Amino acid sequence: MRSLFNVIKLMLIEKKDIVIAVICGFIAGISSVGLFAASGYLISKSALIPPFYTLIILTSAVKLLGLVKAGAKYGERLYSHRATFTILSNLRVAFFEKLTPLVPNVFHKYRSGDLLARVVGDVESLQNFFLRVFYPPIVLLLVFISTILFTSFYSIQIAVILIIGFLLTTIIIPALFTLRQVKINGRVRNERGHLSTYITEMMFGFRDLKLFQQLQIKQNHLLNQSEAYITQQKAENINKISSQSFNGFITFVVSWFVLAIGAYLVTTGTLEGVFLAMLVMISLTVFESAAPMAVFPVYMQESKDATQRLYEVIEDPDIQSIGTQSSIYKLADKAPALTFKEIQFTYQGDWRTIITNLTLSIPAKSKVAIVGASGSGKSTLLQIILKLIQVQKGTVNWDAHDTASIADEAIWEKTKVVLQENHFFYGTIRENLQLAGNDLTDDVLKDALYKVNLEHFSLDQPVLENAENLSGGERQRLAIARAFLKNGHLWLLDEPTSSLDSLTEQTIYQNLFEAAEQDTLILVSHRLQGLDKMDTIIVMDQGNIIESGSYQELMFKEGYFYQMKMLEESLL
Ligand SMILES: Nc1ncnc2c1ncn2[C@@H]1O[C@H](COP(=O)(O)OP(=O)(O)OP(=O)(O)O)[C@@H](O)[C@H]1O
Repeated sequence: MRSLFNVIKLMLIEKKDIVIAVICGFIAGISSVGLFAASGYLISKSALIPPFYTLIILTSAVKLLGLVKAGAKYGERLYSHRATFTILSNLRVAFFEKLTPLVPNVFHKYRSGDLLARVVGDVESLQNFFLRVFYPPIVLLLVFISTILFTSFYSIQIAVILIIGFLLTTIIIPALFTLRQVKINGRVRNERGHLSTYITEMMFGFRDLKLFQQLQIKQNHLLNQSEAYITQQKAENINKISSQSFNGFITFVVSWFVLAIGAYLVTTGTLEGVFLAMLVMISLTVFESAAPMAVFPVYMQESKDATQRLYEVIEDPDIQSIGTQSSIYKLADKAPALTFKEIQFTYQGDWRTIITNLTLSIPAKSKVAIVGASGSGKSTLLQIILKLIQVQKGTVNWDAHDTASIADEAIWEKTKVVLQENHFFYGTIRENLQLAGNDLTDDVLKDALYKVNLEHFSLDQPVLENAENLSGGERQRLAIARAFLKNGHLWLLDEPTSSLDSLTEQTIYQNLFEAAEQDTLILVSHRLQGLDKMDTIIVMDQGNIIESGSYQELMFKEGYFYQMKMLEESLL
């Protein structure tokens, strides 16, 4: 329920449109009741052959009320829908603002398909919260109170029947259907989450599934999941229609009661016969406004579940950032020195300590290579520098500042990064390079392509989703070109040339070192060739540094690095 209050708070930003929608809704409802009441009275009165002007007044009132009703209904629709779309957009923005700082932690717990279902489906379903849950009861209450007061002026008994009908159609019957709806809604949402998870996973892994000949099995899972979702959707709709039909039935029963009691009151002389048709018409019309209440519980429950699922992610204590308040938003425009002091890191939900008590100092402008066995924590160390993950113990300093007090964006602004996996967007080479800066000219972009031996690429060349149309080596070179274009004086390169042939690798490294001459550079590499150019080589094993020094020092020491180098040379 607390999540729903958060949504209401966001909704109230649009209070002007909400108030206008409520006023228009009330005018439309009350003029509809007035229109039918006047028609009923006109029919009865005509039978008594009244003076001509009475008929003119009544007919004009009917016409006027008809016009007012149409105008007010239009106003209600216009303002309520305008409010709804603005509320949805506010909601999306608020949700994204809270979700983005939780990336990548959020993926440790939630699968991308499930997140997509929440971001798209759950936010979308909240359009019904305002349109069918929040404001219709306010309009309904206002219309009913006015109508019952008007009716009680003619007959208290009929006013009491209307009150009973009101309680039945707006509270008792919807409450009964709500009980069923609670269970069904939870199931619909879960099945939808599972279905989109299956679909996204299948799309991502389509090629592998084909190669491993597992596509049919996964397809069958998907079809079963789709069936399960459809079954729950059917149950949901049956409950919705049953609630509407039952409510409609009750409103007719109430109108029959009004007619029967009214007729009785006419025979006893308590009610003038000329008002009977008017009261029956009032009863038939006023319950029209109660019709939305039949679907109220469905949408109320749906909204509660949707907000709960949305806020469950962004308020999940397991994935909250544990960072301290940032006080530094801008870093100096120079090569930084990095210092790690007794840092310790464990991935969320993992029992292994990945980085153990690591202490390291990287002077400004130095060129450092990190080598070591696969899984020894090299990439994890780069992620710690980038504040994509945060150490549980120890400190990481950027010059004299603890990175915990530096805003993430300030660090990203000053780093040039090539990760093992780099994402490319659907578009052109130009658009993907301009990720490094929108104002980069074509000449600058072409120069970057030249430095990574991709001068034969045209900037308008298309890039498909996930750069499917580029080879592994081309993707790596494009990522390096992007790093060339980006501002910053700290290079973080995680096996940037692992898919390249030695000749291309050599040329690119030459250009890289030239460009990074005045910068700090950290290179994670499995290949040990060319490391003699580095100032320091750090050898990692099981989350700690087991050796460090210059190339000559390590070779002289004949330790772990020396063994690795000898092994590599024997394989060449
Ligand atoms: N997101 C994650 N969640 C949990 N564990 C992870 C995650 N990423 C990496 N690990 C684990 O952390 C350990 C260190 O991984 P890391 O990627 O830092 O190693 P690495 O030295 O860069 O390996 P490689 O040379 O193969 O790239 C590995 O055992 C890996 O399984």
